[in-house]
Amino acid sequence: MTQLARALTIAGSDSGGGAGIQADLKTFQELRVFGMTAITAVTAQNTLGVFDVQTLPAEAVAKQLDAVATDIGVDATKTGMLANAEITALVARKVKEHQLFPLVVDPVMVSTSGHLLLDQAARKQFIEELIPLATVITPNIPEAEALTETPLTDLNARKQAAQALHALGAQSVVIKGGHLEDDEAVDLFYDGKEFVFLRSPRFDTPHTHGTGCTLSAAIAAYLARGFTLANAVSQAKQFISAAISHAFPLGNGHGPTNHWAHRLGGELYAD
Ligand SMILES: Nc1ncnc2c1ncn2[C@@H]1O[C@H](COP(=O)(O)OP(=O)(O)O)[C@@H](O)[C@H]1O
Ligand SMILES: Cc1ncc(COP(=O)(O)OP(=O)(O)O)c(N)n1
Repeated sequence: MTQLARALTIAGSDSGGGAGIQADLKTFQELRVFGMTAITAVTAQNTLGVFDVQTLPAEAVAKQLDAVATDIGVDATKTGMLANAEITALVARKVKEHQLFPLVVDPVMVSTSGHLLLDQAARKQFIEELIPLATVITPNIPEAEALTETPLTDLNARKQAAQALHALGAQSVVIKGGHLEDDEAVDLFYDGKEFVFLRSPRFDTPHTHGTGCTLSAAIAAYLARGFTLANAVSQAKQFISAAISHAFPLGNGHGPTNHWAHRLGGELYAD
């Protein structure tokens, strides 16, 4: 029997099921990876916004990480909502202690609805302690702007931001293009040597809740299965493209993506 790949997500819970831990577990399951969790916060959230955040004590996050790492084992890890400086520093420490690599760092800062998901006081720990451990960091445009303190007005600025994040110690960088307004949704991948564009059509839909979570979880799933970094990133882009193209019009706001759409076939949607 082949060994089952195991992936761990360290993130917040989204009661609406579209983002956070819920999106990550759905993605892991779809990509035939055994999913495990360390929950950092419980949000009351739906397609319209975030209504409450209860952050767990760092101690509780540490115990979840110890429990899964010392018994089940981890082939790849992703981080999402880390909530505050204490949890960010703790996660960096536990990643090193348990060697939770490869590590996908999704620098979740603010929800689309504008709710703060990472305290601004956590910036120092995030930059100095977590980014240097990242196999890949996956900021959207506002997150890359916040981390580099530079407005990303054009492609050249995005390339420079990717280089700056790589210089902070991340092995590679994906600057996601979902927030741009081009006809295509183009993400920029940089591995310290070359730039690669990850392209898909831009789907005309408001139902994009959890796209960043799903993309980073898919990268972690493919890395857990042993794909090379470049292949993991490119397959994950196909997975999220399919999920957005068949997104669910659920709720009254930004609905979730469809995690099983990759099964539907077609060039873009290959497994
Ligand atoms: N309307 C869209 N059509 C196609 N792909 C999209 C669309 N919106 C976002 N994406 C893709 O979804 C992924 C997440 O991007 P983005 O929305 O920038 O991240 P976040 O959810 O973290 O804000 C990226 O691969 C991006 O290109
Ligand atoms: C609990 C939780 N984690 C992360 C997010 C952000 O999700 P993301 O995919 O980055 O983007 P939006 O869905 O906010 O566009 C979240 N909302 N909740």
